[in-house]
Amino acid sequence: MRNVPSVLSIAGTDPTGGAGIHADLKTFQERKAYGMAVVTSVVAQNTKGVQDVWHVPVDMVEQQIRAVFEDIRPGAVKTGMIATPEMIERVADLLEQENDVPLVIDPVMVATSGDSLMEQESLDLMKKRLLPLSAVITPNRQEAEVLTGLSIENIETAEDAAKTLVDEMGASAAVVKGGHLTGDATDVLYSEDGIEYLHAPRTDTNHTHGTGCSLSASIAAELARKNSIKTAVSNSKAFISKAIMDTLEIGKGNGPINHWASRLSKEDIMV
Ligand SMILES: Nc1ncnc2c1ncn2[C@@H]1O[C@H](COP(=O)(O)OP(=O)(O)OP(=O)(O)O)[C@@H](O)[C@H]1O
Ligand SMILES: Cc1ncc(COP(=O)(O)O)c(N)n1
Repeated sequence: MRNVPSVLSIAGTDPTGGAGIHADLKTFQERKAYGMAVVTSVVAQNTKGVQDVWHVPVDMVEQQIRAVFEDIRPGAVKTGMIATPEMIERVADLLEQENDVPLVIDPVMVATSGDSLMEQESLDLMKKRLLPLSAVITPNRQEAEVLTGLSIENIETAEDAAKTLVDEMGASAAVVKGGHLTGDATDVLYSEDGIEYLHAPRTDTNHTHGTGCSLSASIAAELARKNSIKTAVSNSKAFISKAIMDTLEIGKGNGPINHWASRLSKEDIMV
């Protein structure tokens, strides 16, 4: 029997539509997966920064997750902003029971604007409880440094961090993203197949709000479509590179990426 691939994001909001669950749902749609979303925190933010955050009560987060799983069992799950220690514990408790569903963890700590999106005390629980459940974890440079304690200056040290996340910390695979390194936008994937570099030219733009969210959402959609980690990551890298290159110039700050870029030209979009 053929199934529609479905994928669940457990993440925070962005009312301007560029990051968080809004970016995830746009990505799921573009990557041919039926998208679902559990809201963890409501964030008043825009392309210029974060103004305020309200965390959804943990029991309500649990109820949302239960509501999804008892009705439409996702083919993959991605987590984004899970800010508090209590929320990380509860989400880990629930996802631990669903360990046949591949989990993509985007360990969201800080927004592009520099605003913090995770409480300091959450780090240990992220490492101990959530990270070992992941099919793949997708930290950016700073997140990989905080998680591993290593300093990442270049592609070689990014590789060391990816290996540490898998071999010593219990992730099944890791993508250490190179958006915040210099030179080409090269990401490093470490999985059971070894190390792989994902190369893309660096686009000269400040429209990178939500790149990390969208990359991890795309990987989750690809896994829900039963692709391997390697294929999921390389298809997602191609998707995100086009979305960054073909920027829409929306917003007064770090604008969003162009989720349509793989299938529509700007002429199709603009009025
Ligand atoms: N200027 C750029 N040109 C091309 N690719 C980029 C650029 N900036 C980031 N990327 C790519 O976008 C993806 C996200 O990487 P990045 O390191 O920016 O993650 P992030 O910091 O989590 O994202 P975010 O900006 O959403 O917080 C990676 O594949 C990275 O290589
Ligand atoms: C709810 C939420 N989740 C994640 C991010 C990170 O995205 P970015 O670093 O691109 O702003 C964000 N800004 N908001």
